[in-house]
Amino acid sequence: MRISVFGTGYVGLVTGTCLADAGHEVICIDVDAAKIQALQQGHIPIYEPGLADLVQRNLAAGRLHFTTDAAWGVSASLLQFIAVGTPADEDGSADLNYVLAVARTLGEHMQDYKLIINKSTVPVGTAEKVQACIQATLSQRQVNLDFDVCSNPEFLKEGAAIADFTQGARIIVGTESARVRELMSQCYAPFLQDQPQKLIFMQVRAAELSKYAANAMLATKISFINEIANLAERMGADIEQIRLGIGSDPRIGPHFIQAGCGYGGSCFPKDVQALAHMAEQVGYRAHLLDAVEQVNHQQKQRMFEKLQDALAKTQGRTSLAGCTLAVWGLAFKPETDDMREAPSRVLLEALWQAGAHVQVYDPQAQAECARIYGTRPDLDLCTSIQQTLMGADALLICTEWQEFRQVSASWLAQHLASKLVIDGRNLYDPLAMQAAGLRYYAIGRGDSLAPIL
Ligand SMILES: NC(=O)C1=CN([C@@H]2O[C@H](COP(=O)(O)OP(=O)(O)OC[C@H]3O[C@@H](n4cnc5c(N)ncnc54)[C@H](O)[C@@H]3O)[C@@H](O)[C@H]2O)C=CC1
Ligand SMILES: O=C(O)[C@H]1O[C@H](OP(=O)(O)OP(=O)(O)OC[C@H]2O[C@@H](n3ccc(=O)[nH]c3=O)[C@H](O)[C@@H]2O)[C@H](O)[C@@H](O)[C@@H]1O
Repeated sequence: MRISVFGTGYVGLVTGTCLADAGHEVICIDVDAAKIQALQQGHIPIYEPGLADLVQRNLAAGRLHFTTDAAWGVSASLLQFIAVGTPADEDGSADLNYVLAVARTLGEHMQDYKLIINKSTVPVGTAEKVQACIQATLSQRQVNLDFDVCSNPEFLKEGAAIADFTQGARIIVGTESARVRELMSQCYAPFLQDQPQKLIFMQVRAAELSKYAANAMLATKISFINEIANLAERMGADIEQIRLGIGSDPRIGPHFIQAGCGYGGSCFPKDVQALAHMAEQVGYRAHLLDAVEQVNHQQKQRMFEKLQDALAKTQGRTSLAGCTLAVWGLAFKPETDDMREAPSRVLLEALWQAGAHVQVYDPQAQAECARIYGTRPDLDLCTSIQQTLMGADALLICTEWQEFRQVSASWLAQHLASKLVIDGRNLYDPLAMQAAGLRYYAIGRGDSLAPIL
């Protein structure tokens, strides 16, 4: 099929590339000319395992095209995906300006029937807004054309985006039209193999809300386990044992109950807020969503609080001014260079505010850190984990990169003179750390530091 995808961010790029790889002819359109130029050369602007190879292979095969020429993108393809950003507005609601700008572009250039597929995460009722916007633009042109708008939310995770797109648990399509069902079945046929039940059709509004419900549910699981971790700390129980204990119940499951320094990324924080805002608009106070958000906000400050407490207890220091701290991990999770809403940012900013100097290392996000914070005297971007530890008063771990997991307690004890470790991702065995002479504070592991009032 001939498919156009508007937006070459994470979702647009993965969608376009995977659809091309499945044999479709795909045109990816973006308003960012520099990005398109780089993509035409096969350079991708994000770190996503496997994606660069896939882009290059499909560019070479002539099935994947990158352009700023929206008129070409609209006229050449039957299917038109919208995959542009929907950032949070100041009040937490989703900003639909980019989505509606694409709708206008579609209305301006359409010459025949098109199926418009909304892949961006958008509030319930957006498909109707897109429909109205295209209709209004067509009316201005005084043309009358048949078109459909459906909802097809995306569930990929950064770092595992290709597998999530091509082998995801389900593909949701919100539509009431038989023609749209047929076209979407053709579009996704290569990914269904012998599992046609993975393609789930439903009402447009149900599809739109499913996306927010899924992210809110996952965020709720994380805030829930973090709340239990905070209790476990005070009660002398180990959250890692509790996680195994509850995760083995199939009704609970082992996924997304890893306690840590809070969830980040471009989606959970934004989508939980947007859903709470939507609830407010229909006259409902979403107490649970508010609590999920609040627990996460608090959790992102735990590393700093633990550090303050540990330094006071172990070194008698009451101020962080003049301290040097090693920070491992900047990305909001491993296998990405994305630092949007990352717990590391809350930590870094608190450390700087307190007058500390930081020596950071991340396998992928160093450039992103430099882009966000620029050059500053209290930030050293180190080239190895070992370099961060030189003269450090403590080590703080924000992201669970494999490289950090592999470090042994004895290696750490040898290279970290201060022997103080605050682990926001529970990477190590506390007994092994203690046996190596380290003072090890993790999340929810009975260290009883810094009660939250
Ligand atoms: N990043 C992720 O992991 C996931 C994101 N989503 C949702 O997908 C949507 C897109 O997210 P990202 O790809 O992360 O966005 P992004 O913000 O990284 O990229 C959006 C792209 O759209 C382009 N754009 C803006 N206006 C345009 C226009 N009129 N025509 C063509 N291109 C235009 C921008 O230049 C940018 O390259 C959001 O609604 C997000 O919530 C859903 C699942 C996963
Ligand atoms: O809508 C979206 O954009 C996407 O949002 C998340 O994907 P992503 O943000 O890439 O990352 P996750 O792997 O879900 O992790 C999000 C955050 O939760 C944290 N997390 C995750 C799992 C866990 O058990 N504990 C935990 O603290 C991670 O460290 C990370 O900071 C969802 O997992 C995707 O299904 C969804 O499509």
